[in-house]
Amino acid sequence: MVCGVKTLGQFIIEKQADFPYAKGELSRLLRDIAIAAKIVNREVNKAGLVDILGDIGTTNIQGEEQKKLDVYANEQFIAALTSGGECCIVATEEEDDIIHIESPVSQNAKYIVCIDPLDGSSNTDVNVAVGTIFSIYRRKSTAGKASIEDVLQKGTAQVAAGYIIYGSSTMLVYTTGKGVNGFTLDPSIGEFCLSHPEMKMPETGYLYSINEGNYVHFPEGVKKYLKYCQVEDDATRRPYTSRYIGSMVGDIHRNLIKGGIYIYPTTSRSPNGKLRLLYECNPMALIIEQAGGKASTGFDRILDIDPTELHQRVPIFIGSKNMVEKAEEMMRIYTKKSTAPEEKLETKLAGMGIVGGLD
Ligand SMILES: O=P(O)(O)OC[C@H]1O[C@](O)(COP(=O)(O)O)[C@@H](O)[C@@H]1O
Ligand SMILES: [Mg+2]
Ligand SMILES: [Mg+2]
Repeated sequence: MVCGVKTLGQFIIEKQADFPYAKGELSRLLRDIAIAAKIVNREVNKAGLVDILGDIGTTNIQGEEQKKLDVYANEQFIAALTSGGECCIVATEEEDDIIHIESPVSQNAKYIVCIDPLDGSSNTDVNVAVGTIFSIYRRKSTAGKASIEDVLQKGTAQVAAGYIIYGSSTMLVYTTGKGVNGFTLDPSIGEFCLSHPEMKMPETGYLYSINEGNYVHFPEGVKKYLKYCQVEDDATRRPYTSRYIGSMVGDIHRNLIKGGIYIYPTTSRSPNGKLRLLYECNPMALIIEQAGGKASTGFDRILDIDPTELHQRVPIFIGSKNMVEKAEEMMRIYTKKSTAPEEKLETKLAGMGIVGGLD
């Protein structure tokens, strides 16, 4: 190994000193996640060579078609967390209910892991970056079997969060609430090596990422913000550039490095938004805040949301602080904050005498 290269393992052990009472459980948990990430990376990389692309013919709890790689990644992370013995519950996007890790070692384990094993999985068939997103909490209960109550905690309670991006190179980016660090997998030695120390997000960026195909279904505040992004203004370097991969990990990773905003708002068809609070929004929000950015629902801080259910969805505006604040301003002015679902487009059109919607 080249002298001076710091591996993820070395870094984690060094950082344990930031937590004087730490016994090494969190460090081992992060190591377990990194091991599963390498296994998933190997499979993602040879996806075209083996029979692992495409749909598996089943759907997950959210009614989404599962890809073979979704199922594979889910199994690998659960297996690594089970054999590591440092967490008592895994909550995954791919399973209906929480999974109790039943092993003599893990019964007293104090950590909970929430995971999106493969994010952006619709991109696997077309060789576009996908990812894994994870979030770690300390269980609240002090004795007995941990329960769903231990999982449903605010994002502010996260002990650590991170993502792996399987892109043109594979990176693991994580935070334990003391800044954000990124590690690139060196395939020749099979190690994640520190490549992006103390990552900081530009306060203002020039990229906006949103699925504009849903435009007609967006709240008025989002439409007005998009107009703002597209108007010419030399002083603020507008119009901004539009970039959308369709993998939350890929889109946010790019914006973290270059500066930008990622929005997945409510729509008249998905009144709660699409992305999941526990597996996608909370971990990404912690990372982005730790890098100096901001994450909100358009009105409120993501990390302050009290979760009520495992697979809860929320709208998200996340990225460079000044951009998120501008989008929030548009939301405040043009969209009424409401807990009630917005009127569906079909209902509005029916009210105008147009039956069958625009599809
Ligand atoms: O295709 P859409 O509606 O733009 O949605 C894209 C979003 O959905 C997701 O793919 C959902 O993630 P999963 O693949 O884990 O279900 C995000 O990664 C992405 O940002
Ligand atoms: Mg996802
Ligand atoms: Mg997923």
